[in-house]
Amino acid sequence: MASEKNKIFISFFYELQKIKKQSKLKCFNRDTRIPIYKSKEEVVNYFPRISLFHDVIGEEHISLLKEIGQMLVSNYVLFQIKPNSWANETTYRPLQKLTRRVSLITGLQTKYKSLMSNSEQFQIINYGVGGMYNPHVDNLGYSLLGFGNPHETMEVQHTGDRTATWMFYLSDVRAGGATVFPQLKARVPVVKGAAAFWYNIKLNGDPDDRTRHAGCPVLLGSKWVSNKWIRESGQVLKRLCGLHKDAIEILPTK
Ligand SMILES: O=C(O)CCC(=O)C(=O)O
Ligand SMILES: [Fe+2]
Repeated sequence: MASEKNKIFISFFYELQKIKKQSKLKCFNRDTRIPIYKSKEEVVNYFPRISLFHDVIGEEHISLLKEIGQMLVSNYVLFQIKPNSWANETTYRPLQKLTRRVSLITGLQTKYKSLMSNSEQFQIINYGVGGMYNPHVDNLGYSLLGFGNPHETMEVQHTGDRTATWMFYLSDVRAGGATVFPQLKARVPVVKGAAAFWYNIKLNGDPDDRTRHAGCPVLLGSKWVSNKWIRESGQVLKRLCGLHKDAIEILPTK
């Protein structure tokens, strides 16, 4: 009899474990503005939200960005081995489709026409073995809602801060290379065809220092990423300010 009770207890325990595991599931199909198009979101951190959107860039666009990257690589080396270059959709028209996709998924204005646009050009980075990016924040420290350096460039005074970061992964890596957020103990793996997304500034315009992040050293392979930074000014009607200074974003959870 006791063993029967034990069995029930054990199966109940396993059931509970299963439910707990399910409640931690972090992947869902998130609605976009087009009802039949759902994005595949994997939440890496809930507060603040850091997500990996899967299958958002195909082989054609990946090859194009890599080609441009190889062509334009200016011997500009930041920190360790990090040559980077820029590409915009006015010069490379197929990139318009990518820009629209980012807008569709994030609901933000992402078009690039000039330095005064709502978003920046695509930045392309390639890391070889040992290539890494030291911890940093992407925001520029000049918010249209808060304060900033009055001597900031005209362009930043006009467009505001980097509200959000959208970063495509254009390759897989054999080992290393993950994007990590030390304060949140969060890690975004390098997954070819996916993109990481997060907000760098809070709803009240303050920089969100919790999003400090780094690119871990590549141990084996070659890592390619492409950033699209989305600026503050175009998002006035897209990402509304909070009603109080500690307001947090309500984002979909399924
Ligand atoms: O390569 C990464 O994982 C991070 C790159 C990054 O943070 C940046 O380009 O600002
Ligand atoms: Fe960054």
